[in-house]
Amino acid sequence: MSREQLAQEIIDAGRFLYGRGWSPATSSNYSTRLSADQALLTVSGKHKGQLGPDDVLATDLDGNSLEPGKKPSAETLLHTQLYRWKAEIGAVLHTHSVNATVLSRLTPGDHLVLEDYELQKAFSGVTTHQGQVLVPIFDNDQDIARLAAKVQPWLDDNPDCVGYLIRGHGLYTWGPRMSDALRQVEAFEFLFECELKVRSIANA
Ligand SMILES: CSCCC(=O)C(=O)COP(=O)(O)O
Ligand SMILES: [Zn+2]
Repeated sequence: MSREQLAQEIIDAGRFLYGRGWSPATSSNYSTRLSADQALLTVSGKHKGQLGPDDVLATDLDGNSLEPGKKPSAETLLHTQLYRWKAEIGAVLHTHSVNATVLSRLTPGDHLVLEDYELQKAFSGVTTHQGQVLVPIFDNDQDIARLAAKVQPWLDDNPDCVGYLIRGHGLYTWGPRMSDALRQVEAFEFLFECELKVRSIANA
């Protein structure tokens, strides 16, 4: 796919995710793999429902901008570490939904368990509702290099990981193509809402 097409995928993802209320205002960041050793990422601080072709830039997989004058997302390292982790990852989405934010704050400990939901099968590699999908929750940190260093051991120990939460902040998920990453955002959002409803009824 050309850079223009990959940029359009990011623009379209932003319109969709903003429209669903999962990427309000200037929150969130998105990327696609540009080549074996480069990513195309959103420029920092842009409204994600109003992205245009100039609102993306290329970086290397150490997170360095390859386009002077454009400021890469503050969370670039969280994207590039995923492209370095697995060669088959082609798109990464980070969103800031209300449900991801609230559920990550309500869940004590370092992970959330999703189990007995048919929709778990929307995640890559999951074929039954009977297993558990473990979603790690990392405490938020303004130092993204330090946060990435906490994420890396989990990825290395959990090669089937399909996404993670940052507490009080949002979701990261990914896939071979943008359509896969978008499907996983939708699945997570459905499951987060179910979890919050189940918990509120159980605690009533
Ligand atoms: C306004 S939300 C705070 C920053 C953030 O968490 C985010 O996802 C957007 O940061 P970026 O630098 O990619 O615009
Ligand atoms: Zn964020």
